[in-house]
Amino acid sequence: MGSMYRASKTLKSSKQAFTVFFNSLKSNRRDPICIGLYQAYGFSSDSRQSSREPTIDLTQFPSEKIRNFSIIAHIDHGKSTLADRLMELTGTIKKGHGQPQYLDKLQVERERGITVKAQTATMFYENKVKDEEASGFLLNLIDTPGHVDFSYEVSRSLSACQGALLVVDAAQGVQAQTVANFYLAFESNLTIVPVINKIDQPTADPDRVKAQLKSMFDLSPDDVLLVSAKTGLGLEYVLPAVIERIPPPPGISDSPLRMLLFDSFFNEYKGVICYVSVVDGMLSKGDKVSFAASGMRTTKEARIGDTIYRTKTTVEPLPGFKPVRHMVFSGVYPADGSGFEALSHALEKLTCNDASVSVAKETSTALGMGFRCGFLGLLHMDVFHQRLEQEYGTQVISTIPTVPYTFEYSDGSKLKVQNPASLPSNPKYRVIASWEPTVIATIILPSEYVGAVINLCADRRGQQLEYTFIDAQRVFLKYQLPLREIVVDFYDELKSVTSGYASFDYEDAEYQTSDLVKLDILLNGQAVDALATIVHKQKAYRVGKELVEKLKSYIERQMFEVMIQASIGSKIIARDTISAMRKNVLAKCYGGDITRKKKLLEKQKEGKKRMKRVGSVDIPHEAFQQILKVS
Ligand SMILES: Nc1nc2c(ncn2[C@@H]2O[C@H](COP(=O)(O)OP(=O)(O)OP(=O)(O)O)[C@@H](O)[C@H]2O)c(=O)[nH]1
Repeated sequence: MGSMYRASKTLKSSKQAFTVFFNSLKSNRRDPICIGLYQAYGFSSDSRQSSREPTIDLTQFPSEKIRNFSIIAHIDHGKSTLADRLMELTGTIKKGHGQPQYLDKLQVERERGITVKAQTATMFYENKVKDEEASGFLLNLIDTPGHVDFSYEVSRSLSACQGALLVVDAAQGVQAQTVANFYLAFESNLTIVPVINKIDQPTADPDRVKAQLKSMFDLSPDDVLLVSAKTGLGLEYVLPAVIERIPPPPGISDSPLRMLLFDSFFNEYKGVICYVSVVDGMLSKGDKVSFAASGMRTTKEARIGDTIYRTKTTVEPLPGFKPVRHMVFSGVYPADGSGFEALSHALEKLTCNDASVSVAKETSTALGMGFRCGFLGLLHMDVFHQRLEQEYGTQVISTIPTVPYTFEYSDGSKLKVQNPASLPSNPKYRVIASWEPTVIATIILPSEYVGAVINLCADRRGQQLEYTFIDAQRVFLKYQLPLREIVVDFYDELKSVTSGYASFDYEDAEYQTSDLVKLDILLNGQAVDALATIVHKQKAYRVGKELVEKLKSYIERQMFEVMIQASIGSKIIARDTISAMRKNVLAKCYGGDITRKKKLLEKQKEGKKRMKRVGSVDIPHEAFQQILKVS
């Protein structure tokens, strides 16, 4: 049995998709666990930290007065803006609070204009049906990310809901993530309320979108709500539809307490804050609870999907979540070498808020001690690095991302490879087979671009599975593609050959055999483990040549000649050299201004900290980042 925690708030109604504070029973615990009632009250930039007392007594809401729902959509179709309007409408946030996309709280979300974390808000709403007396409802809303890399966030959020608003842009119509999110919600047995948004746009064509929703998902045109989250048009019908169409939570209040831990984050002042969904039973202030799967002694053990129950009762644990399948692996190393401990702490805290990242220690001769992390995609990896830097001040160097491969040798042994450096360059036994992961990709695009996209998929070793017309102008394509071919720049290429009009989504599929080789990069004859990569044999020469060229452009001239080579086993397939020269940072510094000279030398010293020395060659931080783009 795990450690016990005591509830500091009362939650009566069952299956509430929000949270309650627990106080750790031992006050001197280093990592207290806090299960926090999140209210979108207060108008601070991060209302989670203000943790104000709710102004309404939650216990007055029986199950039938509660609705738990998510907002799901393709990227940029207006989920966060709609969430803003609903929160304003219910008085949860002030109108014109000055910060659009209120629930996009992370700096990375504001800078990139995308949602990467699902966010929860609780709203109170007085529903008035014709002449009947108004009746109060408690609505728990979860705003979810749109990008394919974050669909794990969506599926977890849906587990705490009974319904979803499926938002579709009135001009763009159904896109790839609309399809993916519809099926996630449908397979979770949620009630789907279709909402066509952005009807204020001059190019809006709601009738065409209604027809698409009917033909693709069998959603009746009569059930579709037409709104503009920007102007507020039609918004008054959204919450009544939520109340009328989405069923109340089905939990049994007098059963033993079971709560599902569906999200968590680390708060500097309170420790780990867990988001729970009360599936069955009732929780009262002062109740003691335990965690089924983990002992919960450290932040690492706030395990998403765990069941929380009343201490000393016996309950069947909830099914939890499907394990995450990591698509991309990359080494993460402290940029200044000395920061391993700091990086370790930052990773622990950040993975508490992003449980979909896997972390394992590894060592590189070039980069020292670091971690091998598994991500759901390249954007996910990028966002994770940015969050490490912005939220924890940790600068990292990441190695070339790789997908997980399997190799079989002539002695019958098999090797699973998440780090190309761990694959022997000159193995004792011959490789007799190798396998790579594939995905099933869905692409929706205007018909005039079909030819270009078919060529692109053929170049990426894709196999066509489906080609259908959604309506007169739009085509739906399905391809099986090697994961490796899509993780780096496929989406950029797709956007460029379709002038930005294609949308793309994928789900993982089985492994397939493939002719793979390890490509080593050598500096003055010494292999740099952090730059090793695994590529398809046909592409090895092209990639090798590009990597050598890229490295040459990033490594500054040194006091001696630097030879850069790319090799497969002992065969060199590309090479170049950087001639010797000492970089004189004072070269442009005419005259004798000593303070300016000192400043320049200081700056050079600072820059050196972010260099990695491989043998005798300094490789700047930026070179590692740029090389990602080639491979
Ligand atoms: N014209 C118009 N623009 C809108 C409307 N709703 C949202 N937008 C704009 O569409 C863009 C995307 O809106 P968001 O709310 O961030 O979309 P999202 O679906 O949350 O995006 P992700 O979280 O990144 O998937 C923003 O520039 C909004 O201002 C609308 O009803 N009309």
